Amino acid sequence: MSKQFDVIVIGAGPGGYIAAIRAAQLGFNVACIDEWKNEKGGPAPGGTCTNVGCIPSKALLQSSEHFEHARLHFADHGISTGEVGIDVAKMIGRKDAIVKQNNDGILYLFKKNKVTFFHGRGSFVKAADGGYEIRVAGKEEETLTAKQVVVATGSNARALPGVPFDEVNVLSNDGALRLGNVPAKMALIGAGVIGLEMGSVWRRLGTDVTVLEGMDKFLPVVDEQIAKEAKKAFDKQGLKIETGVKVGEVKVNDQGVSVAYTNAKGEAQTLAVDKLIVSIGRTANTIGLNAEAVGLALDERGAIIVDDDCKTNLPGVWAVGDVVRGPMLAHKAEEEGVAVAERIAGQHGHVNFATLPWVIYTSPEIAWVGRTEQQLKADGVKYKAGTFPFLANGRARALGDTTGMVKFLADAETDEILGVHMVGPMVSELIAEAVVAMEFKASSEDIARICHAHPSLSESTKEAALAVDKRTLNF
Ligand SMILES: NC(=O)c1ccc[n+]([C@@H]2O[C@H](COP(=O)([O-])OP(=O)(O)OC[C@H]3O[C@@H](n4cnc5c(N)ncnc54)[C@H](O)[C@@H]3O)[C@@H](O)[C@H]2O)c1
Repeated sequence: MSKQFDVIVIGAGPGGYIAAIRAAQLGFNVACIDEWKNEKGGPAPGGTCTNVGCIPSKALLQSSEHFEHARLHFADHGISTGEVGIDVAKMIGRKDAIVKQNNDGILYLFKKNKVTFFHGRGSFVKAADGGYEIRVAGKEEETLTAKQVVVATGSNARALPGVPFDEVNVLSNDGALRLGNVPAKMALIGAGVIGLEMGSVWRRLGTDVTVLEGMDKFLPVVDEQIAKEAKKAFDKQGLKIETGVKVGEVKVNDQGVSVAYTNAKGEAQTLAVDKLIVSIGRTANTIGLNAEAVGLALDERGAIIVDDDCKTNLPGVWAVGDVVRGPMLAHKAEEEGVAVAERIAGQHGHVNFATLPWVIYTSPEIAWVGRTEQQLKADGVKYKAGTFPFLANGRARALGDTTGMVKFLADAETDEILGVHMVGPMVSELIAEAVVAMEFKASSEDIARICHAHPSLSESTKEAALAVDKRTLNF
């Protein structure tokens, strides 16, 4: 006998578990299926974000930043420590405990919201009436039915052709978070978000890190002025970043990994390292979903094809998050999950792609919302720009972290904010003000006229807004 629900969600990552909770809040009888296992074989809901992405990487970024501060910056405060050591096993154990708290938190939320959780792989099977059912293959097999299905199966790390991840020498985001000691030398292929975040963790802990990037330009999606400022800071820290490279043969041997590549000048190079992290993007995960059996349409990259409302080609089947088009960001997946649950309830859920914030959690952090100066030029939009450096911010000086700036871009005629770009301390938090401002179509003058607490980093946001009209007060 199949079990009947109103809504079945396949995948309990940020897109799926949020969709399940929102649908339950709206009065539906909801099932959520997820196959991720913890080391004991138990359920580990939360997807890539919770298990091997956003959350564990932030835990290691925090630990490694403390280590770097203790080693290099405590003395400035008059604090002496003696020799600073790192216990990698303990650091990884702390990270694992944080992951578990998040896994357990999601299971608790399912209980609280009366979402029925199934631990196993969810897949489509053709039903006798020509429709579809959902099979759960876990410890036991179950068949579920519902009028509405939300697919939120996420993404997998993309491997270099012919170089599979072994998670010992050639690592994805997963293995990069589970190293047992600090490698002497490491290479990363791809200077994107994962490359820079993971490269930062292991460099801070003492690894000699080289990041090899195929594009000529560093962080081409980031506003050029901000990317240049970030690159200067990374160079100073000793994070070696080579752009314009062409990666050749990658060989795993007894010593580790050797990476042959051609540098930007066209010179042949070989890099011998202990560990290689490949961070060249991710691909939609539809493995085992059995999409073809029910005619669920995928694009040429394997992502589920959806319209603006996240509807697939099958009636009553929706898809959200990394498994569909758009940026692979946890918060984009969450927004889509909420919007789909609300649409199922006949409401008008919406996702505003124009105000999705982006954050790279390096030090300095990089964050932005809206269009870059280069995009505005390409779009032929007349704009005004204002910047304010953290060097002129009292709180940043007290923190001892004055790298970077806040940059505002506003329409030349209407003054509407078109983009806000930041590099510096805690800009992952500061960007929220810019997102709110843009969502409410604020002008730079609106921000300039709002009282910001003193002393705080957020005064830099106000000052950058003032800078749009060339009237900064502290610079
Ligand atoms: N802080 C965050 O929001 C966060 C953190 C981690 C991951 N993510 C998301 O996860 C996804 C995957 O991250 P990622 O860093 O792997 O991808 P990415 O798209 O951010 O970066 C991949 C980089 O690899 C380069 N590249 C691709 N093929 C290459 C090759 N053969 N040789 C050299 N360079 C090559 C690309 O030019 C690009 O710069 C992204 O969509 C990212 O947004 C987000």
